[in-house]
Amino acid sequence: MSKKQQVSDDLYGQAAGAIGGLAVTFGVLAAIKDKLGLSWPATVLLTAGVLVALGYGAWRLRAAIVRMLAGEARTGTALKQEAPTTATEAAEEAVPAHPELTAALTTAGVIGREQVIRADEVTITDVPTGTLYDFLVPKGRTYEDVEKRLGTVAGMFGVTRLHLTMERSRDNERRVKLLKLHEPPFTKPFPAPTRQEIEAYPGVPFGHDVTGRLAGVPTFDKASLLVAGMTQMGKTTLVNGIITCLLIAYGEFEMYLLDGKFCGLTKFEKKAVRYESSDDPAVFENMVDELNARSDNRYAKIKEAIQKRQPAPKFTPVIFIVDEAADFFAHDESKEGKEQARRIAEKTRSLVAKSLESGISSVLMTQRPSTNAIPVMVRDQFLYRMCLYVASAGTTKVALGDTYFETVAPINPALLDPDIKGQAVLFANGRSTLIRGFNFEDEFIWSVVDQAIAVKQQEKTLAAPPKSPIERAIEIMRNEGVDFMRSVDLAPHLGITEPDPTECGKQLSALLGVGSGRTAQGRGYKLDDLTAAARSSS
Ligand SMILES: Nc1ncnc2c1ncn2[C@@H]1O[C@H](COP(=O)(O)OP(=O)(O)OP(=O)(O)O)[C@@H](O)[C@H]1O
Repeated sequence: MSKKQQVSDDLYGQAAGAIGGLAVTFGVLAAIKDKLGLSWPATVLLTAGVLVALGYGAWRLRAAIVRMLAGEARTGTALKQEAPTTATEAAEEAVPAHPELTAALTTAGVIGREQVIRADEVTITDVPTGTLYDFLVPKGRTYEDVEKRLGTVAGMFGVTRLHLTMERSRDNERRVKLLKLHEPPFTKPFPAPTRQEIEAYPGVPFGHDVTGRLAGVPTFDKASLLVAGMTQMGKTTLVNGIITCLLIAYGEFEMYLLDGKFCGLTKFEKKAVRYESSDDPAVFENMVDELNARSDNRYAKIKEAIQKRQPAPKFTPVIFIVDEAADFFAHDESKEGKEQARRIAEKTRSLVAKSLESGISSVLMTQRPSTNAIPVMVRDQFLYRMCLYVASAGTTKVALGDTYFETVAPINPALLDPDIKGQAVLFANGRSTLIRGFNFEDEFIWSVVDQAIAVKQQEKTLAAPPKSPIERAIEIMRNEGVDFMRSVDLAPHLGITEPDPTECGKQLSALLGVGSGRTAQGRGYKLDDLTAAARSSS
């Protein structure tokens, strides 16, 4: 249908409706006029008045209904809006902030001004050494926010950094376990651990932490340790404790000891593969040379295994321990002295740097942690560092590294009480722990050394591999009680029956893998040379 036609149909419809409406209206008015007996104008006016009044009444009624409905809706919305505010307030009222922790952590800048430590997420326990705070930092924060500002937090608690230790939790990054000591650390000594306690420790314990638990490093494998501290602060005692624990916890290892203080490490002489008591740099250099040769030998074996696609060879760990190392890097300002010091520093750096693969670890101690005592190129190679009491923060940096105070929660060793001996800051794997070294009874150390030797003997007897010619030569010379033996005298012991001395010497040297030396007694072998050669081949 067209639009035009629809419009004309609509007009017809509306006109018909209007005529119908007029006819009905006229009919209704005529009926009213007839019923009431009024004139036509009065009937029209009365009807119009009644209709207007009815319309007004209907409008009033509709408005009242609309108002009523709108009123109900508004009340509902208002209630809905108010409800959450009231609920939040109720929750906040029900869970108040922990005042002490919130104030301390806000002022220390650990949490924001608008944040709180919820009291229902705080547990405070009294332990024998202090007060333990176990709490959750607000959402969006982690324990690291506290750790980074531990010194400031300690200040807020009215104690020093030394009084505070913190632990992270395995269950939640937001959980912080903070221990505030009642007294300065180690005010009361802890008893030295028993053999069983050391055996049960997962790693090598170096001492007690401030709560009396054993603290140390997870492994000494592929690691090196630098121990610095001023004289009489307990370095030697601490390292004697560490060696004792190594003997108990570490299983089989070879020990090279250089006692720069002459008697600091003597208790372990019997167990050492090589023990020297000297402050002569040449002795130090000689030991470093021997160890570097062993290291090179081990590297060669590793390389060979890789080339042959064999599993990496296993080496017996070697630990080189030097008490008072600084003297060996010092020089007398002469040209030769300076050259020797430079050479020794480079060889030591190389030895420490290679410990990772060669399994030869070094422990260097120094009582002179001054700028040039241990060359920086040597110091920087140490994975573990320890610093006992030193007089200044500057000296701490010499021992622990130039950037030590920028690490997480550093502890300043200059703040340690120098009267409580053996305290040290252990800096390992980027974290600092305050410990106190063990002060074992002599009898305990002797028994540990004896037992380690006995176990070694037993193992040797049980699984004695056939001796190499060089080992047999060493044994022969030791049994004879001589430091030197002529080739012609040694050869028959090793089954060489060649009568011609030159040929005999050649065969012997080929068998041993070492050349002979000429001495006043004739051509032959020194026990020391054979021992060094035997060591460097293992
Ligand atoms: N953990 C400890 N507990 C109790 N006493 C200790 C402890 N450590 C060391 N001492 C005591 O402190 C004194 C000094 O110790 P030690 O000889 O080990 O220090 P040092 O730093 O090696 O000294 P130096 O470098 O002068 O030889 C010793 O009398 C020792 O008994």
